[in-house]
Amino acid sequence: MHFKICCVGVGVFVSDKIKDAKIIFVVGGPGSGKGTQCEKVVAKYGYTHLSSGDLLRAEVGSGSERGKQLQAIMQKGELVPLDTVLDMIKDAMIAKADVSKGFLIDGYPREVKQGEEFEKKIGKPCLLLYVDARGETMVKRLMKRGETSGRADDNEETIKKRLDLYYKATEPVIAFYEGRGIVRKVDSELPVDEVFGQVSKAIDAL
Ligand SMILES: Nc1ccn([C@H]2C[C@H](O)[C@@H](COP(=O)(O)OP(=O)(O)OP(=O)(O)O)O2)c(=O)n1
Ligand SMILES: Nc1nc2c(ncn2[C@@H]2O[C@H](COP(=O)(O)OP(=O)(O)O)[C@@H](O)[C@H]2O)c(=O)[nH]1
Ligand SMILES: [Mg+2]
Repeated sequence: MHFKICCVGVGVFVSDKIKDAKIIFVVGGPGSGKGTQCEKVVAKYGYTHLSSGDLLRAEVGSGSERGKQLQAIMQKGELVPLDTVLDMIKDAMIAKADVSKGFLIDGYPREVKQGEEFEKKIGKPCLLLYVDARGETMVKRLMKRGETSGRADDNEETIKKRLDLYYKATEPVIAFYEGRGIVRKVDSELPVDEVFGQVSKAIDAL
């Protein structure tokens, strides 16, 4: 019995460390400019930037068995298992909990159920930054980025699949959180600094 209480205790302690943290979801299509805006938020507000894609790519880079499975999924532009990416984000948040001013969760949730699971296991977001760009703009940017990114998924065929998946699975996330009144849309067709002006306004209003 003691052991069970202890486990429950640890579980509660862990989630308490991040339950009250300020959490901003950064959602937008592939190549919309999420990463670019997150870097500017980190520089100005000191938030902790957790890119779900980067966390996954780090696991792939580790050469682990799990990394090999993730690589196979990601290079097809498909979604990895929910628990895998959620546990990685949670571990990364806990590791920074004592020093973080708040968390920018970049590229997550990608489906409504990912958002619901996040809220069950970690906490509620106070803002969803919706980085909005046209499809052709995203393709153009990613093809350009693909010249130097070395990413297995920055190629025309996979970009198209990622875009399709974004419209099918991720746009409903925006509608879900619009229902909560916490979505702020930024027009990522504009020059980077003007986009960041809109991002700053949304964060300053928190
Ligand atoms: N919650 C998540 C986040 C990422 N991925 C997978 C599918 C993505 O195509 C890949 C890379 O994620 P990124 O967020 O890095 O890539 P994006 O598609 O968002 O584009 P970008 O890097 O341009 O932001 O990882 C996933 O399955 N589930
Ligand atoms: N012209 C232009 N390019 C941008 C803008 N934001 C990002 N990019 C470029 O588009 C590519 C994708 O940006 P990134 O931040 O990685 O987008 P993400 O895929 O949503 O994380 C990168 O090569 C950026 O340099 C923007 O506002 N204007
Ligand atoms: Mg990115």
